[in-house]
Amino acid sequence: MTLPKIKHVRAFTVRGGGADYHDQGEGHWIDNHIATPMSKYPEYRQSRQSFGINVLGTLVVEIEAEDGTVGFAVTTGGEPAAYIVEKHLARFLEGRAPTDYEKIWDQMYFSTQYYGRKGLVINAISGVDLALWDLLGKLRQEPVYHLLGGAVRDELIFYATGARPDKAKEFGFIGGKMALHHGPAEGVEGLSKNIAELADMRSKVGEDFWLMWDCWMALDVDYATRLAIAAHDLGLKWIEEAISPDDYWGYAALKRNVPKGMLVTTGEHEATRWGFRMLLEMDCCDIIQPDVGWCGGVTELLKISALADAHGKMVVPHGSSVYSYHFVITRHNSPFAEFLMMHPGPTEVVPMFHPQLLGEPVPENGRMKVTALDKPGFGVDLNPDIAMHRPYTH
Ligand SMILES: C[C@H](O)[C@H](O)CC(=O)C(=O)O
Ligand SMILES: [Mg+2]
Repeated sequence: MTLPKIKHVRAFTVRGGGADYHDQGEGHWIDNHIATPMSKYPEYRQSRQSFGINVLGTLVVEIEAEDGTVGFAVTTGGEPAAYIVEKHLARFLEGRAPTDYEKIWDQMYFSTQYYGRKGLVINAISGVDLALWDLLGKLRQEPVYHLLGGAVRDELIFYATGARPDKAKEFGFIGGKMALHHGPAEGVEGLSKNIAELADMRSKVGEDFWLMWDCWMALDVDYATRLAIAAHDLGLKWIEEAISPDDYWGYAALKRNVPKGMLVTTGEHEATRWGFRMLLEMDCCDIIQPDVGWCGGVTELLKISALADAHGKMVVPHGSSVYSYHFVITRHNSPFAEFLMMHPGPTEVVPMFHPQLLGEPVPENGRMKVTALDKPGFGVDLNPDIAMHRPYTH
């Protein structure tokens, strides 16, 4: 069957939550004194928005085929990513067959390599790649997970990220990952507060519920090691993104230092097969956590995942909503998924990219049946009530 060619690529920006999940209003758990690499500056300690964590906003990429079918995707990247999509990447898609995603990815990556490789440019490439897979699914009237090889199990199981693992347990999740609140600049007192918070949560959730810490690149190897040792008796399952994503040597050291049985995880700010190859070959972690909207999209994630499989490592994507769900259900080495709790409390389960998508499935009792994904493409629509802005055209 010959599919219609790609006619047009468009990029928009959107504000307010959604794919840029740090772009939340006041009082949200995700911006409440969370340890970051900027916490060494007291003026940026209380709020991540104060140093600009939400400065980019959401990027929406639309790809229209000649028959009028539109595929779309959302990721983080906002206006600068919209510029890259419209002025640079669109040329590699328009007039091409939507089945040519390998060649399109290769051309997007190597044409931007001199200013890209990681970060914003790869977010933009990821957005285009995901919109292309959405278009392919819509043209073939199949869910993306069918195009990726089909489901290897009949449901997804989730852990929840948020400030209330006790609530996550009530909601049926398999574990709860909390943001670490105090970084090295808050000294021994901060470290004791971190441990006290973990102890408090352990007393609420009982012995067997998974508890994890997300350290959002805030620590150094020494602090992370001391924290891990102190948290071991409280059953911390994993310590996540403890140090800078550029410090592969530090991760390798941390993995050697943590108590036996505790896992080291990282990778949400890593990109492409080459970045993940460093993490895997240097034995930096136990689980890699690519964000599907930031690592290069699904086309690249398939390569990253195969590499991880060959190294005997799990791939549990960071956030990524439907883009993660359609991938995780197809891989044996992705046995569970993350659910980011985007309710401000978080005391309710709301869709991860709320309010930007319509039809975005949510776990029920911490699980999601594969049938929840049985719609063409990624199975979601853009919420027409959200104002979209197209800052550039080509
Ligand atoms: C809670 C973390 O600081 C971050 O906002 C989300 C994240 O890294 C994760 O879900 O993983
Ligand atoms: Mg994380």
